Amino acid sequence: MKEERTAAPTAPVAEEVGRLYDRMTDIAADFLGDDARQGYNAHLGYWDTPDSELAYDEATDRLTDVMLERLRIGAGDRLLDVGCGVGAPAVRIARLTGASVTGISVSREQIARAEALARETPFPERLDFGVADAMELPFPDASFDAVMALESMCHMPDRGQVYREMRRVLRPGGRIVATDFHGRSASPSPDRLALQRTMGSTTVRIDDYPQLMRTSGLRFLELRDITDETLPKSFAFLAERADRLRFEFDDTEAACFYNPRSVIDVPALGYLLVVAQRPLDD
Ligand SMILES: C[S@@+](CC[C@H](N)C(=O)[O-])C[C@H]1O[C@@H](n2cnc3c(N)ncnc32)[C@H](O)[C@@H]1O
Repeated sequence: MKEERTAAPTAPVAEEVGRLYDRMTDIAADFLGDDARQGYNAHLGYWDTPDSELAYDEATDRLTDVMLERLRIGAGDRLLDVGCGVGAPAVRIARLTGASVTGISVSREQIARAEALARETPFPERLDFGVADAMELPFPDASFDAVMALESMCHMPDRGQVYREMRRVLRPGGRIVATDFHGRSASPSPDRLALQRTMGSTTVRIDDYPQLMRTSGLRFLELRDITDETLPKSFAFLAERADRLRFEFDDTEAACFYNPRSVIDVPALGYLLVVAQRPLDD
């Protein structure tokens, strides 16, 4: 990754998303509070059962672990984290497995934070972060044992292109585990359209996912609708925190992100988990 570290993201959409996350990096840390100063998960929480009493930060780690359970990696393996945020999921997985993790993001601010987080671990040599665009991954063919994309696919201008790139850099037999947003209503609400415009985010139809995997040359293994385990409690937490802190958003795009009550039409939005594999004979 070393020489790619300074490479600028190429596609205009990626640049916009990168700039948004640059602005969001400190705002998100302030919003999430003292525990987030070092590093934080920039993804939703996962509660296994409706009566689970996990706190929000525990539930976001739980979602990382739900991904990890499916990655099938261990000590010495190489994992690529596509859209790595400030590196918290990568650090957690490296700690729990002994694997080496490379994380990429289109936000320079996020990568600077991720690198600082890596330096504070006892295993910095197993962590590598860099600015890169998932549409054109700057890695040789078959250079990873597994690839994950935790809540980043919604920003990709072309999901098929990104999955094909993931397949290329994955060794035959290696797994891809991703989460993604799916639309549950035929006509998106104006609020959700606003989110899509400002965040460069799109949703897919969950029923289209198996075909998306197959046309990307992947063996489709698992698709789960995890809306109920994630969205209601996550959005309730974020909206409640925004209310309680009377958080002053002077950046409307950031407000879209951390004040979901104002923007997201919850019943229309779904969240999914998908697992695929590069065929062994590929
Ligand atoms: C919601 S955050 C999730 C971050 C991280 N996976 C986590 O769970 O903490 C979305 C991430 O996707 C990244 N991203 C968006 N578009 C990207 C692209 N084209 N290439 C690489 N990363 C991208 C953003 O920079 C950000 O890091």
